[in-house]
Amino acid sequence: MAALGALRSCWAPARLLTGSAHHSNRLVLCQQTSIKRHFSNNKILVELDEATGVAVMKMKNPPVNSLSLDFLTEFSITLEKLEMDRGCRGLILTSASPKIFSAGLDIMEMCGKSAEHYGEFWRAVQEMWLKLYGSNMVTIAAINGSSPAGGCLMALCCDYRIMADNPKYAIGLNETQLGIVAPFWFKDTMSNVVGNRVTEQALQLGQMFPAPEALKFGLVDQLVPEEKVQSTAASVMAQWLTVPDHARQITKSMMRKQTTDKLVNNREADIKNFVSFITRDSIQKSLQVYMERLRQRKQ
Ligand SMILES: CC/C=C\C/C=C\C/C=C\CCC/C=C/C(=O)SCCNC(=O)CCNC(=O)[C@H](O)C(C)(C)COP(=O)(O)OP(=O)(O)OC[C@H]1O[C@@H](n2cnc3c(N)ncnc32)[C@H](O)[C@@H]1OP(=O)(O)O
Repeated sequence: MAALGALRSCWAPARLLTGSAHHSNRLVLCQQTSIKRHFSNNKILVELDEATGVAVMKMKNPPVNSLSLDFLTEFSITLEKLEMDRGCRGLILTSASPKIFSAGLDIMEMCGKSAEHYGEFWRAVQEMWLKLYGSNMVTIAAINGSSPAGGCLMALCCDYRIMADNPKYAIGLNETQLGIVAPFWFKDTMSNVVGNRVTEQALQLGQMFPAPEALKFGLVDQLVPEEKVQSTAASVMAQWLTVPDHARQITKSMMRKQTTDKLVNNREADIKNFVSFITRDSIQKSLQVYMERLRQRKQ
């Protein structure tokens, strides 16, 4: 690829930009093969390669990359910055720590908190989805580990999914296993990728699919050995970037707008619905039991 061939070896200034206001901007000199700008914060590592126009975004929220309110806020700020950056045309989303892509929404954010907190949290989940699903960039998920529920949603938001070929890694919308319900926009995102029938069954059963199973019905597009996930993502990205941006973006928007509009036009009602659902005693109990099971499994 011409774009990939444009690597330069030089001493170049790399600007370090950060995802939140409390970090300071820094200018560093480093030896590198191409100019790379960093948009990192303490939860997300982001490196934008100016030669290729591709940003690699690595989630780094130990131990399991759960999507906490803080994480989601940083995620949306970072995505917004990349979206506004004319030099950035593609985004590869992955995990900084192999084995877990993301454990999904942080269950602790949905347990024992106030209604105000639940509302704020859900707005941040909506924001992440609207930004990632509605992104103008080419988005590729490099799924280097397990990816339940909200983690699966993030991957499904991307244009293409490459997963590590390891049957120990599973992906799916498992909400019903926790006694909760995937909202309509989670359901629509999956249905747009794999179809209504498969989604209906997978969602009712809260199924998690080992990587080889996920490939069979198109929940992921490609399996590669673990050590090749990043490099494959880079070469698939290079192919996608050969298509003129404006034509690809209009097409993507045409395919997704109906789905995003459904939430955009119902955001407040969706938040209200979530808060009234999650504050039920029975739902709180289900989440506590699930967390307890997770802890016991560990022991
Ligand atoms: C009328 C109604 C109509 C419509 C509905 C209305 C509204 C919608 C309502 C609700 C919608 C909510 C949608 C929810 C989406 C979600 O994403 S829920 C989260 C689902 N996630 C999971 O089920 C994942 C659970 N975790 C795991 O399976 C495993 O942890 C793992 C495979 C990710 C990793 O396994 P291990 O490497 O073995 O790690 P451990 O299990 O030991 O975990 C380490 C540590 O992390 C804690 N943890 C794990 N996952 C989470 C999480 N998601 N959130 C918070 N914390 C998590 C785990 O408990 C361990 O903690 P410690 O014991 O070390 O303290």
